[in-house]
Amino acid sequence: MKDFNQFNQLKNVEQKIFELKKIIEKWNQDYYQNNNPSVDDYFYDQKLKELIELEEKYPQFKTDDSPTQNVGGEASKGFKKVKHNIRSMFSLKNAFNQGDLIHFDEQIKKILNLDTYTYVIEPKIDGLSISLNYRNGKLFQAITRGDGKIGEDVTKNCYLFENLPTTIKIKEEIDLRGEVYISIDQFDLLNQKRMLENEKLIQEKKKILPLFANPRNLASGTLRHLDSDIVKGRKLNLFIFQALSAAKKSDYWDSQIETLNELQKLNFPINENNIHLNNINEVISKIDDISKIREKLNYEIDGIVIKVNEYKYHKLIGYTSKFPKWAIAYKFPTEIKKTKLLNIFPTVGRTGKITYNAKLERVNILGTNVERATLHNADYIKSLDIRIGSYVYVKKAGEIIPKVISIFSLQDNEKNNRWAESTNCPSCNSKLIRFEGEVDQYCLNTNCIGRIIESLNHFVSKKGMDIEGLSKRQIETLYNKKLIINIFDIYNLKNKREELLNLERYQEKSVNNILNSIEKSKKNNLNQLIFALGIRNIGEKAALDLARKYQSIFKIKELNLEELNDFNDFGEVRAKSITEWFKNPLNLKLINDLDNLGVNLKYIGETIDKSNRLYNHNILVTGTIEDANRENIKNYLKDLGANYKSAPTKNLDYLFVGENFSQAKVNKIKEISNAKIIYVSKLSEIK
Ligand SMILES: NC(=O)c1ccc[n+]([C@@H]2O[C@H](COP(=O)([O-])OP(=O)(O)OC[C@H]3O[C@@H](n4cnc5c(N)ncnc54)[C@H](O)[C@@H]3O)[C@@H](O)[C@H]2O)c1
Ligand SMILES: [Zn+2]
Repeated sequence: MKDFNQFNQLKNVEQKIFELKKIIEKWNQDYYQNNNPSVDDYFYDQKLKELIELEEKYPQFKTDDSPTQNVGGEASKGFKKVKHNIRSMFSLKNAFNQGDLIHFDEQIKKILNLDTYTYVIEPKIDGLSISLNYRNGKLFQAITRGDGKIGEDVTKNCYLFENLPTTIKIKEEIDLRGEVYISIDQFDLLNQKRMLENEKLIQEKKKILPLFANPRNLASGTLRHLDSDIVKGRKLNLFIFQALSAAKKSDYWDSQIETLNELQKLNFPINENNIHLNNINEVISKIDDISKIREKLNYEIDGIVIKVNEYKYHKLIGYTSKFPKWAIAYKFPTEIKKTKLLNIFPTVGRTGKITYNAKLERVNILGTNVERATLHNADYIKSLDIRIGSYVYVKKAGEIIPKVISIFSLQDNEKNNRWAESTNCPSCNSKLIRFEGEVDQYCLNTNCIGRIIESLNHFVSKKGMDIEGLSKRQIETLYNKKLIINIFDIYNLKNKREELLNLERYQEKSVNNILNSIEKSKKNNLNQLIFALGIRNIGEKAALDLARKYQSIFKIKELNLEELNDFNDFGEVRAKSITEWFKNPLNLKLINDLDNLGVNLKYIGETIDKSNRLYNHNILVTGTIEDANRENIKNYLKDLGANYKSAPTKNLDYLFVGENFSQAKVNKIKEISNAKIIYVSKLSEIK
């Protein structure tokens, strides 16, 4: 009987392992091949962990083809398949907590039997890996990871990277490896463009294009796109973190930190947050710091990679079939909990966009009590069939606001009524509008109190005019008392001193503080003001670019759509937002009023962005540029603080090659200089 039970139990384990493998393989297919994940990474990681644990406990059921033993992904049709000759490309083992990191360190100490090794930590970029083969100092081939042994030849698309030098001083054959990504700004911009295209498609009664789901899948779909024109418009970036020598069949340099430093000197894009540390304790304490800057980065990271710095130890520590044992990926904590959804309520933002929020039965996620989570928009709620009273999964990842990611069970859900979207603004009750093809609903009433309060709050916010002492609550009070109903009133508040002092809880001192910080904000720089005005699609960076280039708000006011469109990287969407904002007479009046009140409307300080990579570098442009003549190019480079060269020189830093170029000339420049060569067609691509 005992034997029989044991037999049955083993049969069940085998069946469970079989099922886990099957579902993970399906998810791999959706994620790697179709760039369209069907589950959240959290569930994927959990199922994989379950499989790893079962295989460890019952090694008799572990097979070589298990997803725990293989790098996910497979070279797809449409691309030439190429073998990774120097070394296979690996995945990384995951660490989910401090304990996992300490265990990782202990294992290494045990294998090496010494503790003279150090670590390098690097942000784990959420993109896809690439291997770049250089021969005779030139980019020869670019290959995706594929299954780790054989990848797809995407060389053609790699010439279109924003920041990849296609030549290198090293003449021997090497592989550089790194992660390809699309910046968050670029991702947002591409989705805004899609929405505009969709508006046209709707008019033409054609099928609309779905929005891109996240930067990682967009980067993967773009790098592996067959149409280079599309790839070019999408703007891929990358970070490099490894260099392998073909002759040595191993790393080119001797340590990770040396590799990163040397590659940086060679002008390759190296992440700015890599750090060399002495031991695992230092690693653990630094992880917190990196988690904190996560939200400020213009690219997504999903963890931190920890690598033993000294390559001489890598050989001793070794590899499994799937990952190196000298590195580990610490994944930022994510937690998903089940709780009851008590209510769904909309809020209106300053642009009029409606966001739906969930009121939840209190639940503790990652150590904080959560009672509210975002539900984004009505489409999101409907597509998941979320209903009031149902149980839902709520996810919290780091500092990010929690969100409802799915319902718990269909049966439980059906007990509750289907949810219907709001038809009227929660603040002003005016009818909500939903442009066809757009997911969001809008309140278009410019006098909507909810919107006004949000815009005033944006105006005084830290990144805006930074007026301390005016909280959202105070703005609400002052609005209700009719002391502030628009931006002008903020600066006029000093004439209402008595009224302020008559308000409950407003004493001499706090009133002085408010009035002083309002006065102080008049001297703010132009970029702060532009951002604070809350013009659609104009974020901090765009505001700064505009202010630097045009110096005064009155100059910006005069710009037409073409001029704005041509300006740097601005793009149609932002250009339209600016011209539309200045078309509104109320906005023009506001600018004049602010001027009369003594608010600074000029840009103060450096006119050149010294962090632009062409700054102070020698540049030659050859071939024709579609939208510029020599004079335009000269002026454009002058604005960037770059040195325009009219003939090849030895110390040339960048060569931009336009259409109809002379190959002989390019070859000559390659011979005499180490200039980075970049192919472009438009002026704005010179950067
Ligand atoms: N949601 C899904 O359906 C689904 C399916 C498959 C995979 N996934 C996700 O992908 C993960 C597994 O994917 P994986 O095997 O590609 O591994 P991974 O993405 O977890 O880690 C390995 C990769 O990290 C990248 N990387 C980024 N920055 C790096 C750095 N500084 N140094 C070294 N490498 C760096 C490299 O490209 C490397 O290949 C899972 O944990 C899961 O989160 C999700
Ligand atoms: Zn409203």
